[in-house]
Formats: sequence, structure tokens, C-alpha cells
Amino acid sequence: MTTRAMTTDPSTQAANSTDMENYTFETLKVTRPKDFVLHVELNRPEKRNSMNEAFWRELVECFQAISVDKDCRAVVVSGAGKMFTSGIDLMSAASIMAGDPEDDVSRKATRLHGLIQHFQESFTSIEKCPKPVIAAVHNACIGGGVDLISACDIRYCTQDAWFQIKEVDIGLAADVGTLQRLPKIVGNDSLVRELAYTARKMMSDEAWQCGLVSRIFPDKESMVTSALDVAALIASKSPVAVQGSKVNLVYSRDHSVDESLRYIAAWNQCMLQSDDLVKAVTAAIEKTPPVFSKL
Ligand SMILES: CC/C=C\C=C\CC(=O)SCCNC(=O)CCNC(=O)[C@H](O)C(C)(C)COP(=O)(O)OP(=O)(O)OC[C@H]1O[C@@H](n2cnc3c(N)ncnc32)[C@H](O)[C@@H]1OP(=O)(O)O
Repeated sequence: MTTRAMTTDPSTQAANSTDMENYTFETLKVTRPKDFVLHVELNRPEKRNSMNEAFWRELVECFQAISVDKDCRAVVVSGAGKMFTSGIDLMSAASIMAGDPEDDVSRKATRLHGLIQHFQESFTSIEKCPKPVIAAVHNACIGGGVDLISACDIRYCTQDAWFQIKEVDIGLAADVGTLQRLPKIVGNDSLVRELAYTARKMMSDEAWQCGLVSRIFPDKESMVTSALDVAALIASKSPVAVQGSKVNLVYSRDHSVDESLRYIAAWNQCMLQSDDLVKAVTAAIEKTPPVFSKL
């Protein structure tokens, strides 16, 4: 099935709407606004998209489904309502973490270890998903929100956006990705430490200057429109090439140049034999848009 067939074949369109049943969630709203593009909205606006028990579970389920969804090649993540997210749901966190008061320290620790890993897996599922994910942040992005966007590929925000590594204010060291991923995004260790130790708000202009976001928009509507356009542009490219790029960029972040060169050589000894290469080169020569099979 090709991109063109996707746009014109009504039976395929019907199949797509059936596919969306895999994306029925309590805390997320998932739509397919363009061919091969999914829009995931954090969808508890009345609670400022705070992250409750259902959210942590559903985010993994959502990105595991996206990873194997051949009709998705790029994703936009945004927040419904007033802000992107207010971070962990403080009410549900208190009850989830409490556990059995009769447990001894080792049993409490073992339970908390499993819980932290479960929370970590939610955001890691974004990074493990081979489809590029664009975070579109408006207004507040607090605590767990910074962990979430740090696992995304591309970050945009609105002029009114602000970011806060809030964890120290609630008495914990951030443990679901910010301290591990953010220093590698921002490239300013001193700034990351200042933000993590003080929990001060960082406004959009500073987020742009330090490289946390690559574009700032005047409002949410223009940001989401542009994010979806960029996602559609990504989706028009060879999925073999785009997904291979993501996997190798993530690998390279955590390995030496030498190891990463060996990794991509092994990767491409297979992927260079893809039909996509021939199609892309032919399309470039003939000046026609290439049409790639689903992946
Ligand atoms: C293993 C650990 C894993 C992850 C750890 C992550 C750490 C963090 O995320 S730390 C950050 C925690 N978040 C906060 O401290 C933010 C708390 N909220 C606020 O400061 C404010 O609500 C606000 C975000 C600035 C928004 O203010 P405003 O627009 O005035 O709305 P409110 O009236 O305050 O809230 C509306 C409604 O939402 C509820 N709510 C908002 N945030 C949370 C939250 N984080 N947890 C639970 N509930 C939240 C608020 O209680 C209101 O509910 P009502 O029922 O309408 O009263």
C-alpha cells in the first residue's frame, strides 16, 4: 500500500478509522489528522493534564501501538486545555507510593523500585518508538512534563510557555528521565544543574536560547498546525530512512563515535538494499514525489 493509495482509496480510509480503536484511552486523545501522522493529546484538561496511574500505563500502551502501526510515520504530542501538563498527579502519587505500612524497608524499596521503573518505561516508550515524535508545548510544562519532552525528538513551544524541573520542590530527585536526557539536549551542564537544584521557571525565550526547543510560535494553534505540517513532511520521506535515522541518533547519543559508526554500518548493510533507496533516487532524478511502501 502506498501513500497515494492511502489518500484516494476509501476502503483504506475506513480501515484507518477502525484502526483508531486501538487508540482508545482515558487520559489520551489520539487522532490521525493527516496521512501517516498521529496526534496524541494529553487529555485531562480539568486536572491540567496531570499524570495519574492510568496515564503512566496508557502512554506505554499508546507508543507501543504506534511503534508497530504501519499507518503512522510521525507523531505530534500536545496538551488539551490551558496548559501542556502540570506533571505528576500529586493526589494519586501519594496513594500509589504509600504501599503497605506493615512492609519492612527492603519490601517497601523493592515495590518502589518496580514503580519507578514502570514510570520510567512510560517516557522511554517514546524514545524506543522508531517514529519521530514532536512535542508541542503551550503554557506550563512542569516536572514530569520536562521528563516527557526530553524523550521526544523535536520540541516546539509557544511564546507563553515555561518549563520547570519542579521535583526538588516536592522533595525528590527527578527520576524519570530529565536528569539523564536533558543535559544531552541542552549542552549546558551548568544551566541544567541550576534548573534542577532551584526549580526556577525557564521561559520560552531561554528554552530556545539553550536549545531545549527549536521553534517558538505566537500561539498554540499556529504551533500545532506547523508541528503537524512538519510531521507530514517527515511522513512523506522513506520510513526506512527516517526510522533508521532515529534509531541511530538515539544509539549514537549513548555510544562512542567509533561504536556508532560500526552500528550504522551493520544497520545499513541491510537497509541500503531497501526498495526505498531506488524509489527515492528515481523520484529525485525524475522530479516526481516518491511513494514508499508501508513499514
Ligand atoms: C516516580 C516519580 C515520577 C514522576 C515525578 C514527577 C515529578 C513532578 O511532576 S513534580 C511537579 C508536580 N506538579 C506540581 O507541583 C504542580 C501543582 N499544580 C499547580 O501548581 C497548579 O495547579 C498549576 C499547574 C500552576 C495550574 O494552576 P491553575 O491553572 O490555577 O489550576 P488549578 O486551579 O491549580 O488546578 C485545576 C485543577 O487541577 C488540579 N491539578 C493541577 N495540577 C495538579 C497536579 N499536579 N496533581 C493533581 N491535581 C492537579 C487542581 O487540584 C485542580 O483540581 P480541582 O479538582 O479543580 O480543585
